[in-house]
Amino acid sequence: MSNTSNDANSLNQKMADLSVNKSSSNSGKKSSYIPPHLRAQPPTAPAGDDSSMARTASWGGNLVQSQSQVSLSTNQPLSSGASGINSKPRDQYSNRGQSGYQDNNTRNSNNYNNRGYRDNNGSFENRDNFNDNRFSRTTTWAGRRDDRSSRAPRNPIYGLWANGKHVYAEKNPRIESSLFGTPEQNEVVSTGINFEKYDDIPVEATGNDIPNPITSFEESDLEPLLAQNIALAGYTTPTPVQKWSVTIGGAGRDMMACAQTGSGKTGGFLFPILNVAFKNGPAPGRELDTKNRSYGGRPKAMPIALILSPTRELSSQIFEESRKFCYRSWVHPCVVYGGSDIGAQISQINRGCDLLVATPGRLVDMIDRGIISLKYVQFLVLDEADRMLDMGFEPQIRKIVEGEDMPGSADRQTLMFSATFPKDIQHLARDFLKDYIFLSVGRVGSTSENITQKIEYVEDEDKYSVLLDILKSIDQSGLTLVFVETKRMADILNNFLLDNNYKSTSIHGDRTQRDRERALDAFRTGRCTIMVATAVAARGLDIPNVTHVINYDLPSDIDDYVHRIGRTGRAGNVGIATSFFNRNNKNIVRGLIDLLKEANQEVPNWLTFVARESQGFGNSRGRGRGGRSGGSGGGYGHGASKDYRTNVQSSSRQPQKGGQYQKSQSNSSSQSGFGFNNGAPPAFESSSGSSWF
Ligand SMILES: Nc1ncnc2c1ncn2[C@@H]1O[C@H](COP(=O)(O)OP(=O)(O)OP(=O)(O)O)[C@@H](O)[C@H]1O
Repeated sequence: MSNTSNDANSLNQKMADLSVNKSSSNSGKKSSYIPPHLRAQPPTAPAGDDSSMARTASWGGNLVQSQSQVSLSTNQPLSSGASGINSKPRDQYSNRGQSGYQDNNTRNSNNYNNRGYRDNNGSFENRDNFNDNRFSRTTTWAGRRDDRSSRAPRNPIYGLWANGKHVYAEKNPRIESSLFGTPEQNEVVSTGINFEKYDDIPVEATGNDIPNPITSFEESDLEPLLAQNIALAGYTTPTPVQKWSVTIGGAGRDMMACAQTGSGKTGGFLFPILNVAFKNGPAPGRELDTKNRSYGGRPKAMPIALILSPTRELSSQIFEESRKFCYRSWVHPCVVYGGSDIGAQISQINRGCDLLVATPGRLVDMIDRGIISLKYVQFLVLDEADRMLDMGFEPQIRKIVEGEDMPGSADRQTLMFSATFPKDIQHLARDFLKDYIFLSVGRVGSTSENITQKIEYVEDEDKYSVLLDILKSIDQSGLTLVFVETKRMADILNNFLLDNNYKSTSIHGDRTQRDRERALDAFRTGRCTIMVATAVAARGLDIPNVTHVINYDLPSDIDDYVHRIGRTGRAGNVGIATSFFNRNNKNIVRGLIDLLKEANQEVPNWLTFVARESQGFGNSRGRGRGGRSGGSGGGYGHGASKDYRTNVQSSSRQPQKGGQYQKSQSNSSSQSGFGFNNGAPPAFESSSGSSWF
């Protein structure tokens, strides 16, 4: 069995372990692990409990105004008594945060992991780091819906929907800088020089009655608070997928959207959902139903929007993004995923749950416990749907969508997003979506031209030394993400890099959730400039300043290659992806060449030679894993839509601004020659006509 299969199988096994009745809390042992978004939060008291108010007040949260006291004029800021928060010294929050991390004794006994974290694990620096941004997360605690208790504390981040009006929470500069960053920070983490080039990418929409896209945020019909939050996030121009999704979503249509990595798909589904939700409020009757249907004396959570994503880290990231755009609105976002304390997640849900981000296994668990009802879901999003199928989540997804109380496809809006859409996901779409619009920004499964792709021929035994050569030659001010195929290899390679004095960490499915988040945090903040990762970090993760992705091991599926290299070159920034190719990777050689050509990348002569050689072996394009047929790239026709439906209208949009895409100077700067024999296979160098496989 291949390494990939091993990894995938054990990942599947791990995911299966998260399914119904197998959560950590069911094992009888209560996990002490608290996920980042719930740390530094005091325990919840029952609604209406006076002592809870006392605790809240002393902690610094706001006391709620009863609904009758609230000014109900539309869009009037809701007084949040923010002074209570501002007056609290920051270090008191930090203390709470630290206490959440004092338990360092769960350090993984695995020797590699210990070594992998020797630079930072358990250190003061590490604990301290987790207190960064605590304020924003701490404030999540105080939130309790007005519809739960008129005496409960109000979360200063969120407003409410009352008497058919959207009542915004008051602006709070401290929360704002915590959510959106300071102007200085925003300057560092900004869109790249090629952001405007997104408009040059051809867009094709297929389906019936396709609405026109918006041209700018200002000229769109965005609800004012959403427009303000988008501006606070520093977004001045919508990306192509956002331009289309806002109107498609606003028209009540279902959508399957395929756009390149790093091109703003998260906003692509959050904006239309929040735009409609902010304007219309929750469905009539939901609040009463919420109160009437309870579990353990608590009202059931009834989200109006459900976003399913394949990994815990991605769910957490989507949740953090949604907190920005929900700021001051009536929509309370929350997140549930496996590997962390279910009790803490339930407490969070009890404080308000209008937009729920979830991994499928943990959500099924919550539904089975009677905590969540999907009865009022108006919007269903499947993010990275193809990956969820790969991970074996189809039974859970079908149970959630078809086997529970979620409205049928006719009564909800369903949106599917990914950078790759293999054929089997389109079959799932047939069951879940109605009369949908298929949107492709660029060719389905294509890579961004913002990423300079380099393929080096490197035999397995030379990989260590070539990796060191590359690391020596690149600017260490950026972050480098190194992908390997197996969890074991991730540990070994991380260890090797540490031994060579690189600030490295690793992330993979055998690490505890706490360790995974620590690794991610160390990488994100630059304390570790290198992260060795398995496929668990391949999808969706948006880590600013990743300037280099190295495929130490190439994946066996070309779609995985697309997602992996997409961790760099995001939001118009440029990046480099270097891949070590050898005879073990010949199954993806044709797909690789097509991708390189399409993205105007250099195709090494030796690679073309390998492709010719491989044809004789009945080689595939590296698609079709897990019994798939067709693959996302199919025929690799440039610009081809992969909407597999027939009899649908098509509306192609050429780039709104003309001009041929030019690679920037920094993007095209050459770093070739790291590899063995200048990147060429030995046999090809010595005898161009001879076979080398
Ligand atoms: N309109 C915009 N203006 C400026 N920055 C944006 C805009 N939309 C998104 N971004 C930024 O671009 C980055 C990538 O966005 P996002 O993570 O949504 O990409 P994606 O298409 O979902 O990528 P992937 O396919 O890897 O999941 C994020 O840092 C996000 O904040």
